[in-house]
Amino acid sequence: MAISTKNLSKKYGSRFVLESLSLNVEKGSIYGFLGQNGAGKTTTIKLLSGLSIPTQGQIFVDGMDMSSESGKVKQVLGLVPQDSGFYDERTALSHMIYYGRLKGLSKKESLEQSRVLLDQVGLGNEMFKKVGYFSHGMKTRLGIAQALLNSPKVLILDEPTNGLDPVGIRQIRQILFECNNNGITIFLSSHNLLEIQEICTYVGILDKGKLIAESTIEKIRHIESSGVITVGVYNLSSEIVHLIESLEFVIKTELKSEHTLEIFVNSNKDVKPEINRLIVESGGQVFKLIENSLSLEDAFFEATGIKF
Ligand SMILES: Nc1ncnc2c1ncn2[C@@H]1O[C@H](COP(=O)(O)OP(=O)(O)OP(=O)(O)O)[C@@H](O)[C@H]1O
Repeated sequence: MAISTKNLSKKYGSRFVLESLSLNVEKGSIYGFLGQNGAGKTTTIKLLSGLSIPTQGQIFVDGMDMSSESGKVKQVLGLVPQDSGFYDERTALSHMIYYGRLKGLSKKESLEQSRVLLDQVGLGNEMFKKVGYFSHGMKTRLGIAQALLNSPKVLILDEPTNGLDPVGIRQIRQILFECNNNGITIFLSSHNLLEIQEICTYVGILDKGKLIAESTIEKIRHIESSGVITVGVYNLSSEIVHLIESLEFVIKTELKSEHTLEIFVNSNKDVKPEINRLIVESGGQVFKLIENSLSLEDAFFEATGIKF
């Protein structure tokens, strides 16, 4: 595992903001850490990157225990916080050299790596510009370049696409894919479900400080149901609805209009023919039968009862 935690908890005052978090981030994955504002994402990231100490529990990064080997752990981690705190008056290159030196690189190594990384994040032509003139997206890309100094194995990013326009989001996504192709495991937090769906291979869902689901993106879509089938029936009756609800793979139904019923199903096989047959045998006249797989947003709602 690139990162794993065991019963990780954090208390502020008398309140637990994280409770018994047991995360598993596989090497080589792009892991999306999904949760609403205040769910505890930033708190988790601070713990994983050694900026905060857990109240209880353990953190392992690349097999090393954070509590006893935090120095070594920090060598293999790159962190992109929500606010990188760059100085407006300094150039991108001088920031990079400064951080490179902090990470233990020589002046020469720092300069060499900085040039390569600034190119990699599309800031090669802006390296002598003061950061005060940078857009939000450029600052985020500089934050990523800074985190990539000294070749980390794991890159942790706190809401990297928050507040960016679509072009900025695409640029960050490209950079992250490239890093991942180069073997870096990526852990990023977000409250943007679509973003997670676009980028990540794994997702962990955090709700009020608790991990309520962790799986591949594909499996998460099947937390509660594998799909929703919309049927249109001219003479839809309560008997037909009851019969449908009694099918073992049906989780629930929702009446959308006098003639339209949504059926939430949990099954890996195609259940449309069975639903169709049941309705027809009960005297129903079907005029529509459509299946959509659930979006991550729907799956999240099904799992938590929360709507974004
Ligand atoms: N230093 C602190 N002292 C007390 N409470 C804190 C502290 N830091 C965070 N909290 C509380 O812990 C909870 C989780 O906060 P956190 O910033 O981790 O959430 P988040 O999921 O990152 O939210 P956001 O998306 O808004 O950044 C919140 O209720 C917050 O008010």
